[in-house]
Amino acid sequence: MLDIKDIHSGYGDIRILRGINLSLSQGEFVGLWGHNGMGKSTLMRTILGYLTATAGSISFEGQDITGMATFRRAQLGIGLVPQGRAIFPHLSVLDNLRMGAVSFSQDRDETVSSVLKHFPRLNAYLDRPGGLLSGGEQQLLALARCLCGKPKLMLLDEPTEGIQPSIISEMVDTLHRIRESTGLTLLLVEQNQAFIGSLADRVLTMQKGVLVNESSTRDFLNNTHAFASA
Ligand SMILES: Nc1ncnc2c1ncn2[C@@H]1O[C@H](COP(=O)(O)OP(=O)(O)OP(=O)(O)O)[C@@H](O)[C@H]1O
Repeated sequence: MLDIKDIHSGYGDIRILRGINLSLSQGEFVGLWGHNGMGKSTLMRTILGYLTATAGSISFEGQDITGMATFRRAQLGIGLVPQGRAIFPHLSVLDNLRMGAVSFSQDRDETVSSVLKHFPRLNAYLDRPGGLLSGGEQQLLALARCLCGKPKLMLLDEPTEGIQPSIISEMVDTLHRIRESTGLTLLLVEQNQAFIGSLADRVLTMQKGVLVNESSTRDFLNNTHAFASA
Protein backbone atom coordinates (compact mmCIF):
# COMPACT_ATOMS: atom_id res chain seq x y z
CA MET A 1 0.00 0.00 0.00
CA LEU A 2 3.00 2.32 0.50
CA ASP A 3 5.91 2.28 -1.95
CA ILE A 4 8.88 4.53 -1.40
CA LYS A 5 11.54 4.59 -4.09
CA ASP A 6 14.96 6.18 -3.64
CA ILE A 7 13.69 9.07 -1.54
CA HIS A 8 16.03 11.94 -0.68
CA SER A 9 14.97 14.65 1.74
CA GLY A 10 16.27 17.09 4.34
CA TYR A 11 16.12 20.60 5.71
CA GLY A 12 17.22 23.28 3.23
CA ASP A 13 20.77 22.40 2.25
CA ILE A 14 21.06 19.78 5.00
CA ARG A 15 20.63 16.37 3.39
CA ILE A 16 19.24 13.77 5.77
CA LEU A 17 17.57 10.95 3.81
CA ARG A 18 19.91 9.53 1.19
CA GLY A 19 18.01 7.07 -0.94
CA ILE A 20 15.33 5.26 1.07
CA ASN A 21 13.48 2.31 -0.48
CA LEU A 22 10.60 0.89 1.49
CA SER A 23 7.39 -0.99 0.78
CA LEU A 24 4.59 -1.69 3.24
CA SER A 25 1.76 -4.15 2.58
CA GLN A 26 -1.74 -3.49 3.79
CA GLY A 27 -2.18 -4.62 7.41
CA GLU A 28 1.54 -4.90 8.06
CA PHE A 29 3.19 -3.55 11.23
CA VAL A 30 6.76 -2.50 10.48
CA GLY A 31 9.27 -1.19 13.00
CA LEU A 32 11.87 1.45 12.16
CA TRP A 33 14.73 1.43 14.58
CA GLY A 34 17.85 3.58 14.90
CA HIS A 35 19.78 5.84 17.21
CA ASN A 36 18.96 9.51 17.75
CA GLY A 37 19.39 11.79 14.78
CA MET A 38 19.53 9.06 12.11
CA GLY A 39 16.56 10.42 10.13
CA LYS A 40 13.60 8.33 11.32
CA SER A 41 11.31 11.29 12.06
CA THR A 42 12.50 12.96 8.86
CA LEU A 43 11.22 9.93 6.94
CA MET A 44 7.84 10.20 8.70
CA ARG A 45 7.64 13.91 7.84
CA THR A 46 8.53 13.20 4.22
CA ILE A 47 5.88 10.48 3.89
CA LEU A 48 3.22 12.86 5.21
CA GLY A 49 4.52 15.78 3.13
CA TYR A 50 5.67 18.16 5.87
CA LEU A 51 8.97 17.89 4.04
CA THR A 52 9.16 17.66 0.27
CA ALA A 53 11.29 14.91 -1.19
CA THR A 54 14.13 16.34 -3.30
CA ALA A 55 14.36 13.11 -5.32
CA GLY A 56 12.60 9.77 -5.56
CA SER A 57 8.92 8.89 -5.38
CA ILE A 58 6.26 7.90 -2.88
CA SER A 59 3.06 6.13 -3.85
CA PHE A 60 0.14 5.27 -1.62
CA GLU A 61 -2.42 2.69 -2.71
CA GLY A 62 -1.13 3.00 -6.27
CA GLN A 63 -1.35 6.80 -6.40
CA ASP A 64 1.75 8.98 -6.73
CA ILE A 65 1.73 11.32 -3.72
CA THR A 66 5.31 12.62 -3.99
CA GLY A 67 4.33 16.25 -4.59
CA MET A 68 0.91 16.13 -2.93
CA ALA A 69 -0.05 18.56 -0.14
CA THR A 70 -0.08 17.18 3.40
CA PHE A 71 -3.83 17.63 3.92
CA ARG A 72 -4.53 15.63 0.75
CA ARG A 73 -2.30 12.80 2.00
CA ALA A 74 -4.22 12.85 5.28
CA GLN A 75 -7.50 12.70 3.34
CA LEU A 76 -6.22 9.64 1.48
CA GLY A 77 -5.67 7.91 4.82
CA ILE A 78 -2.18 8.66 6.15
CA GLY A 79 -2.14 9.66 9.83
CA LEU A 80 0.78 10.75 12.00
CA VAL A 81 1.16 10.48 15.77
CA PRO A 82 4.18 12.75 16.16
CA GLN A 83 6.99 12.44 18.64
CA GLY A 84 5.99 14.48 21.69
CA ARG A 85 2.27 13.77 21.01
CA ALA A 86 1.24 17.35 20.11
CA ILE A 87 -2.21 17.12 21.67
CA PHE A 88 -4.11 20.38 22.26
CA PRO A 89 -3.47 20.92 26.00
CA HIS A 90 -6.23 23.48 26.56
CA LEU A 91 -8.93 21.52 24.77
CA SER A 92 -10.87 18.80 26.56
CA VAL A 93 -10.12 15.17 25.76
CA LEU A 94 -13.41 15.00 23.83
CA ASP A 95 -12.61 18.11 21.78
CA ASN A 96 -9.13 16.75 21.01
CA LEU A 97 -10.85 13.69 19.58
CA ARG A 98 -13.40 15.79 17.68
CA MET A 99 -10.48 17.70 16.11
CA GLY A 100 -9.13 14.36 14.91
CA ALA A 101 -12.48 13.59 13.29
CA VAL A 102 -12.89 17.05 11.76
CA SER A 103 -12.99 15.68 8.19
CA PHE A 104 -15.99 13.52 9.06
CA SER A 105 -18.52 16.18 10.02
CA GLN A 106 -21.44 13.92 8.97
CA ASP A 107 -20.64 11.14 11.43
CA ARG A 108 -18.13 12.85 13.71
CA ASP A 109 -19.67 11.80 17.02
CA GLU A 110 -20.11 8.23 15.83
CA THR A 111 -16.46 8.13 14.74
CA VAL A 112 -15.29 9.45 18.11
CA SER A 113 -17.49 6.96 20.01
CA SER A 114 -16.24 4.00 18.02
CA VAL A 115 -12.60 4.98 18.66
CA LEU A 116 -13.30 5.56 22.35
CA LYS A 117 -14.40 1.93 22.70
CA HIS A 118 -10.74 1.01 22.28
CA PHE A 119 -9.64 3.53 24.95
CA PRO A 120 -11.67 2.94 28.14
CA ARG A 121 -9.12 4.88 30.16
CA LEU A 122 -9.92 8.09 28.22
CA ASN A 123 -13.65 7.71 28.75
CA ALA A 124 -13.24 8.72 32.37
CA TYR A 125 -11.63 12.06 31.40
CA LEU A 126 -13.67 13.33 28.49
CA ASP A 127 -14.20 16.81 29.98
CA ARG A 128 -10.68 17.21 31.32
CA PRO A 129 -8.18 19.45 29.45
CA GLY A 130 -5.76 17.21 27.57
CA GLY A 131 -2.79 18.98 29.18
CA LEU A 132 -3.86 17.75 32.63
CA LEU A 133 -3.56 14.07 31.68
CA SER A 134 -0.46 12.09 32.59
CA GLY A 135 2.16 11.62 29.87
CA GLY A 136 0.94 8.09 29.17
CA GLU A 137 -2.69 9.18 28.99
CA GLN A 138 -1.70 11.97 26.61
CA GLN A 139 -0.01 9.40 24.41
CA LEU A 140 -3.20 7.32 24.37
CA LEU A 141 -5.10 10.49 23.49
CA ALA A 142 -2.70 11.23 20.62
CA LEU A 143 -3.20 7.69 19.31
CA ALA A 144 -6.97 7.92 19.66
CA ARG A 145 -7.06 11.35 18.00
CA CYS A 146 -5.13 10.00 15.02
CA LEU A 147 -7.54 7.05 14.75
CA CYS A 148 -10.47 9.48 14.66
CA GLY A 149 -9.10 10.51 11.24
CA LYS A 150 -9.71 6.89 10.09
CA PRO A 151 -6.17 6.37 8.82
CA LYS A 152 -5.33 3.36 6.68
CA LEU A 153 -1.64 3.93 7.41
CA MET A 154 -0.52 5.20 10.81
CA LEU A 155 2.93 6.71 11.27
CA LEU A 156 3.72 6.39 14.97
CA ASP A 157 6.81 8.24 16.19
CA GLU A 158 8.42 7.11 19.46
CA PRO A 159 5.23 6.56 21.47
CA THR A 160 6.92 5.02 24.52
CA GLU A 161 9.22 7.95 25.29
CA GLY A 162 8.82 8.60 29.04
CA ILE A 163 5.73 6.37 29.36
CA GLN A 164 5.01 3.98 32.23
CA PRO A 165 5.08 0.22 31.44
CA SER A 166 1.36 -0.40 32.15
CA ILE A 167 0.35 2.13 29.48
CA ILE A 168 2.93 0.74 27.06
CA SER A 169 1.37 -2.72 27.27
CA GLU A 170 -2.10 -1.16 26.93
CA MET A 171 -0.91 0.52 23.72
CA VAL A 172 0.38 -2.78 22.36
CA ASP A 173 -2.94 -4.57 23.04
CA THR A 174 -4.96 -1.69 21.63
CA LEU A 175 -2.95 -1.51 18.39
CA HIS A 176 -3.24 -5.27 17.85
CA ARG A 177 -7.00 -5.10 18.39
CA ILE A 178 -7.33 -2.16 16.00
CA ARG A 179 -5.35 -4.00 13.33
CA GLU A 180 -7.73 -6.96 13.69
CA SER A 181 -10.83 -4.82 13.40
CA THR A 182 -9.74 -2.29 10.75
CA GLY A 183 -6.75 -3.78 8.89
CA LEU A 184 -4.61 -0.78 9.92
CA THR A 185 -1.07 -0.59 8.54
CA LEU A 186 1.58 0.76 10.91
CA LEU A 187 5.04 2.25 10.51
CA LEU A 188 6.46 2.50 14.01
CA VAL A 189 9.56 4.51 14.90
CA GLU A 190 10.98 3.37 18.21
CA GLN A 191 14.13 3.00 20.25
CA ASN A 192 12.45 0.67 22.74
CA GLN A 193 13.37 -2.72 21.29
CA ALA A 194 10.94 -4.70 23.46
CA PHE A 195 8.07 -2.49 22.27
CA ILE A 196 9.04 -2.99 18.62
CA GLY A 197 9.30 -6.71 19.32
CA SER A 198 5.76 -6.87 20.67
CA LEU A 199 4.23 -5.09 17.67
CA ALA A 200 6.27 -5.30 14.49
CA ASP A 201 6.19 -8.08 11.90
CA ARG A 202 9.65 -7.00 10.68
CA VAL A 203 12.16 -4.35 11.61
CA LEU A 204 14.20 -1.91 9.52
CA THR A 205 17.31 -0.25 10.89
CA MET A 206 18.23 3.27 9.84
CA GLN A 207 21.70 4.73 10.03
CA LYS A 208 22.65 8.19 8.78
CA GLY A 209 19.66 8.53 6.48
CA VAL A 210 19.97 5.06 4.93
CA LEU A 211 18.18 1.79 5.70
CA VAL A 212 21.06 -0.54 6.48
CA ASN A 213 19.25 -3.66 7.63
CA GLU A 214 15.94 -5.48 7.47
CA SER A 215 15.21 -8.45 9.70
CA SER A 216 12.42 -10.52 11.12
CA THR A 217 11.36 -9.35 14.56
CA ARG A 218 12.77 -12.54 16.08
CA ASP A 219 16.21 -11.95 14.53
CA PHE A 220 16.07 -8.29 15.56
CA LEU A 221 15.44 -9.22 19.19
CA ASN A 222 18.09 -11.97 19.13
CA ASN A 223 20.61 -9.49 17.76
CA THR A 224 19.69 -6.67 20.10
CA HIS A 225 23.29 -6.09 21.18
CA ALA A 226 24.54 -5.93 17.63
CA PHE A 227 21.85 -3.41 16.72
CA ALA A 228 22.46 -1.38 19.86
CA SER A 229 25.98 -0.65 18.68
CA ALA A 230 25.00 -0.09 15.02
N1 LIG B 1 14.05 21.38 11.44
C1 LIG B 1 15.29 20.91 11.27
N2 LIG B 1 16.24 21.68 10.71
C2 LIG B 1 17.50 21.22 10.51
N3 LIG B 1 17.91 19.98 10.87
C3 LIG B 1 17.00 19.18 11.45
C4 LIG B 1 15.65 19.59 11.68
N4 LIG B 1 14.99 18.58 12.28
C5 LIG B 1 15.88 17.56 12.41
N5 LIG B 1 17.08 17.93 11.92
C6 LIG B 1 18.29 17.10 11.86
O1 LIG B 1 18.04 15.98 11.04
C7 LIG B 1 18.71 14.85 11.52
C8 LIG B 1 17.72 13.71 11.64
O2 LIG B 1 16.74 14.05 12.62
P1 LIG B 1 15.48 13.12 12.91
O3 LIG B 1 14.64 13.85 13.90
O4 LIG B 1 14.89 12.68 11.64
O5 LIG B 1 16.21 11.89 13.61
P2 LIG B 1 15.60 10.66 14.38
O6 LIG B 1 16.26 9.44 13.84
O7 LIG B 1 14.11 10.72 14.32
O8 LIG B 1 16.13 10.88 15.85
P3 LIG B 1 15.34 11.09 17.23
O9 LIG B 1 15.05 9.73 17.70
O10 LIG B 1 16.31 11.82 18.06
O11 LIG B 1 14.11 11.90 16.91
C9 LIG B 1 19.35 15.25 12.85
O12 LIG B 1 20.71 15.51 12.62
C10 LIG B 1 18.61 16.51 13.23
O13 LIG B 1 19.44 17.39 13.95
